Amino acid sequence: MEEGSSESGQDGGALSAASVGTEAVAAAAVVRKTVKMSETRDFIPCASEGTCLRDYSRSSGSSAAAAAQPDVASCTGSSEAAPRDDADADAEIHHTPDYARRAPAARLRIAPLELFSAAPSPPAAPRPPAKAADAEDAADDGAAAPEAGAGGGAQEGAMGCQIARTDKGNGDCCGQLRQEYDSLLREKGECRRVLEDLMRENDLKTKECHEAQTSLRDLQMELMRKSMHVGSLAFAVEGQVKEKTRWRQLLKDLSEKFKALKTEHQILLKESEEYKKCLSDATQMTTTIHQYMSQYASLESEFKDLKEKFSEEAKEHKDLYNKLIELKGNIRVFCRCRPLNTEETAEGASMAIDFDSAKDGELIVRGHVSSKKVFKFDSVFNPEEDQEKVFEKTAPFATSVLDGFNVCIFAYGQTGTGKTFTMEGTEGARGVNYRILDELFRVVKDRHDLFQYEITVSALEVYNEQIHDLLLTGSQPSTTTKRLEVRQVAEGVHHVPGLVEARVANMDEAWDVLQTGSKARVVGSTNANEHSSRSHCIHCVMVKGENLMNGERTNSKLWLIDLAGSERVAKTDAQGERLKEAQNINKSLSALGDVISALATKSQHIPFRNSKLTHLLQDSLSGDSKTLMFVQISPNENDVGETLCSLNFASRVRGIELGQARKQVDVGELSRYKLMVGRAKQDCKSKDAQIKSMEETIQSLEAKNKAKDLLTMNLQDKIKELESQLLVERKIARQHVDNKIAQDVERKQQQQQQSHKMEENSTYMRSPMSERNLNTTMERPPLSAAPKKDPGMAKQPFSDSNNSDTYSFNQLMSLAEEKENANPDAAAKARRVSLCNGGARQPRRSSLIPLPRRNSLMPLPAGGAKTPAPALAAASPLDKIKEYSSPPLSSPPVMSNDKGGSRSKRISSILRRSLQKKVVIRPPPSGQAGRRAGAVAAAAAAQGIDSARRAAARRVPAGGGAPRGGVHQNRDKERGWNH
Ligand SMILES: Nc1ncnc2c1ncn2[C@@H]1O[C@H](COP(=O)(O)OP(=O)(O)OP(=O)(O)O)[C@@H](O)[C@H]1O
Repeated sequence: MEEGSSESGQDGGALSAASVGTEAVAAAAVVRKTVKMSETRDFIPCASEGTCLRDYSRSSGSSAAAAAQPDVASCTGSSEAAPRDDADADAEIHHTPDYARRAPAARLRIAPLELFSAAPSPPAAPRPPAKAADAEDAADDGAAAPEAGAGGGAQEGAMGCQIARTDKGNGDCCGQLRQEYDSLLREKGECRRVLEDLMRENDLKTKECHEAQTSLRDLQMELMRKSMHVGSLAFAVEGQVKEKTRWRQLLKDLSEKFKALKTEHQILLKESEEYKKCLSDATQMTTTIHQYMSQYASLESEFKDLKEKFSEEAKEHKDLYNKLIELKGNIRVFCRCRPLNTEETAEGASMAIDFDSAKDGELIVRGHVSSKKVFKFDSVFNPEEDQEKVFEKTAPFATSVLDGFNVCIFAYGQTGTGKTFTMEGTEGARGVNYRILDELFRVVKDRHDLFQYEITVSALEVYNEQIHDLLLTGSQPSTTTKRLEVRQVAEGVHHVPGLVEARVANMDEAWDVLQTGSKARVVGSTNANEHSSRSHCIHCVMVKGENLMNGERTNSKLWLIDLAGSERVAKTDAQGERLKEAQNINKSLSALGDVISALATKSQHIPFRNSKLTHLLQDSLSGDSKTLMFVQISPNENDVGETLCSLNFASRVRGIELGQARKQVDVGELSRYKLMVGRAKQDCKSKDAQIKSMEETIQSLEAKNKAKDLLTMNLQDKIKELESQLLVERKIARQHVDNKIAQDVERKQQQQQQSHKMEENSTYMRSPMSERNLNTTMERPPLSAAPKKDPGMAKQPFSDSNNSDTYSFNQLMSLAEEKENANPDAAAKARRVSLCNGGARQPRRSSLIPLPRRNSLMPLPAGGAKTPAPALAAASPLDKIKEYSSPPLSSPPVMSNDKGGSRSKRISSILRRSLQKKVVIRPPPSGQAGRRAGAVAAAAAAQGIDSARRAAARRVPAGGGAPRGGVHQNRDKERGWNH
């Protein structure tokens, strides 16, 4: 029905204009549709619509017209008559959107059509109830008719009812009926007219309706569009609202965040303040840190330098230590440990050796028991260290060989520990033999300008105590015919005569030869080693060198020995040939052990000849060689016993002091050098003797010098003593002399007075010349030579002036003697002598002046009687005095009187001493000169004592300042100053 109405709504033009009900239904359907639309949009006002809807639904009832009327009235009333709702309605209309306002208007336009279609019914109002009931039935039918869709169905129904009623009343009502029928016909005509009018009107209305419908449809469409638009807008609004809410939430969050940030900002501000404060501290700290950093850097560089220095020092120390060891002649021992092999690893064997301090040459054997044993060697190589590393420390031996030293390198150890690996190596990991030959030829190449070398190689083995030449073809033990023995070819030189020596020019040739030898060696499989060496393999590289600069020739040997491994026969389960081999190997190794023990204990007898091996190694083990031993060990804890044995043996070997290795100079050259050495030794001896005698001379001279110095010192002391004594004596003498002079003057005056009186009394007057003392006349020199002196001069007090040495000396002597003798006459005479005028003094002076003053400088001997010379010297002036004195003076009591003699001796001794002092004072440098002369003489002792003496003698006067005559020299000699 709804679809039908909608269809009719859509195709409104096709609908019958007469079918009001249909239209009404269609309108209702449209309204319903509109309502439906409005229902979907909750924002469209619904109050009036609800009413309209209710009205329309009612209008679809049986009395559609009657029912519709009040509804329409209510509709219209609601819009027109009800003043109460006007304002609301206006407001509603005013507020209601345009499309909503048009809808009721459309409904209102439909309402007259419905009214018209129901209009014929009201005239039947006065109908009886039955009729009314029928009418109701008819209305019901009529109500059903519109539903069936027939426009005139209601009218025909009504007519049918009337006919029925007519039939009911039949006859009596026939007239009435006719009337009624006529009236009805009229009515019908009228109705038809009305109907026609209505039809026309209806057409018009239909047209209007159509238009309205069209506009309604447009409106609906618009409404729909708008609705949709509104919907979309609402959706958009909704989205916006949601967005807004979200934004609000976001804003809220942001504001919260902002708040948090603000607080954080506050905190940060505070922190920044603090940081600002801290910044200055930090700056300070930074500078301090920088300072420390620079200090640290400098310290670090210093530390680095120190470290480098330390490492250099350590290296140097090590080198020096090595050199020391080398000088001491120890056998150097390197220890090498092989890695665990696959079998051992599979068995889960663990390492028994600790290599933590291997760099210091130490290794620790942990062993089965808890105790650890530490061994120290020259170098320790752990299992990880390769052949190159091992050779690094072996290389210097190559240079030693070329320098002319015998070198022996041998590998010792338990079977299967890597002796052959170390010595021979493999194709990819060359061993010591290859590398040392390579190094040898490299150095030969380097030295080709200065040295010329000739290198020969031989290879032998000691198998079951027999020496086999490995370079002989078919030299297998079974086929060998030639028995080789070790012979001593020269003192300390052992050799195997008959050994093939292949001369090689380069490394390849040498290696080929050695390989040939190694391949010919007896090798067998044992439990311990699949390729076990069953013999001691010995390669000998002989180097003949010539120094092209000085022609020195050397003849040295390099022994490269791979010993057979020691093995426990029980452990290896050797049998037959292998057992014999093992026994021989162990025997020779035990002989080696004996030799080592003997060497270690510095035994008188070293059992080198107990085995072929030790006999061959004799040169290497007895001091002429540089020897290096590789002790090979196994890391396996199951081999600890053997390892300890090997290590103990190696330790003993390391302890052997062989003495310094000797350069193997060629014998021819050696004799020449020996001769030269002999001569040099003789020269040395004679030189030594010379040096010894010179040393003795120097020693004796030094001793003499010392004695002289001592003597000089003693003399100086004595002189000082005498000086002080002399001073005292001089003072005393001066006092005494002054007293005497005063007494003499007095006495003289008295005598003169007495004689004057006597003369006056007894004799006649004399001339002035007669008053002169005869003595003075006698003393007077010839008149021509005697200058007249002022008489006042005689009265001059006694002076100790040097200018009047002779005078004062004589005067002093005479006065002293007078004083001693207490002889007034003599004293007077002496006074006269001393105080006489110049004419009287001159002759005496002439006699005394020639006496050199130095006469009195002669040292006084201890006993005056024993030394006549000083006595003479002392006596001579007195004799002279006597000689020139007048008779009363010629025999002075001084000389005759014993008592006076002793005194005069004393005085003279004092004087002499004083003069002696003068001597000392005058030439003070003479003693020093003597000493210097002594020193010079000592220095010149090597050239001869006499020349030194002459030099000293020459230098003494020069040192003294004034030249001295031979007398002085003699006196010096007498004093012992030049000795
Ligand atoms: N340092 C090492 N690095 C790697 N492998 C090693 C080392 N030392 C020894 N070996 C290996 O151990 C095995 C035994 O070594 P080698 O034959 O040299 O022992 P050996 O002491 O000579 O034995 P023998 O006394 O029985 O002749 C070899 O296979 C060898 O390659």
